Amino acid sequence: MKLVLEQIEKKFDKKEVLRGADFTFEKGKIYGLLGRNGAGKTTLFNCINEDIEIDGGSFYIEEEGIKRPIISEDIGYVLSTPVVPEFLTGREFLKFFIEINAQKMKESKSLDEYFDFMKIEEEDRDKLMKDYSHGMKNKMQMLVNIIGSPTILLLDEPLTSFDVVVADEMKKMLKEIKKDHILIFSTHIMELALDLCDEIVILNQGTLEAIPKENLDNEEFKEKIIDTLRGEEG
Ligand SMILES: Nc1ncnc2c1ncn2[C@@H]1O[C@H](COP(=O)(O)OP(=O)(O)OP(=O)(O)O)[C@@H](O)[C@H]1O
Repeated sequence: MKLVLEQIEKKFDKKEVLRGADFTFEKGKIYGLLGRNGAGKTTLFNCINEDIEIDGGSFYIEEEGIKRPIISEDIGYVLSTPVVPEFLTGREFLKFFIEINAQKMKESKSLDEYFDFMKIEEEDRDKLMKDYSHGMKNKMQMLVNIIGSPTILLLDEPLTSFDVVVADEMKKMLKEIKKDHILIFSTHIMELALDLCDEIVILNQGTLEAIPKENLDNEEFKEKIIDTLRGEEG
């Protein structure tokens, strides 16, 4: 299964953010989307999630040679700033979400199994989410986005608010689930991108470019990425 982007264009007034972005993302890989501040990473995610309309181009899912449009059930989108209903407890939120998504869920686990999977402590599960830390809200947002098992998982700087232990757990979790998803995440943390991702994709001047990893050690690869990102200034 693939997510194909063809010549995506998006501008805000006169500012052309995406200028013919072309890329094919495949299931089973973690893609690290890198770009300078304001390069358009969130805009690209918002386009794929159809929160905003594209001005040109197209995108679709291709499965065994058959193309089809993306539907909302295909996408899980974890925002960099988590948005959760703060008046609910973690358990109420998860229960509500499981109920409304029951039909499309591929496996059913108990609520506590989900909390265990996401390493949310027992003592926190029945607290109101208004008292959750940023990282805990982020975990809840990640959890409700992955339990529906969406084809495409868009993660906008998802690990930035996690402490090192949780970030490590989340990395392991993403590696565990990657075989069933097209996983794209944006980050400014180079080490994270190098460590976690199978491919690095750079958003540069409104277009997407893969940086092949072969035959480069981490330091050389890092230099290459920075050079490519610097290219925007030229
Ligand atoms: N709704 C909007 N209206 C007008 N301009 C917008 C809108 N959304 C984004 N932009 C502009 O589009 C450009 C790309 O922004 P975007 O947030 O996609 O970048 P980014 O790569 O995610 O940045 P960062 O790494 O800093 O989070 C910026 O110049 C931003 O000001």
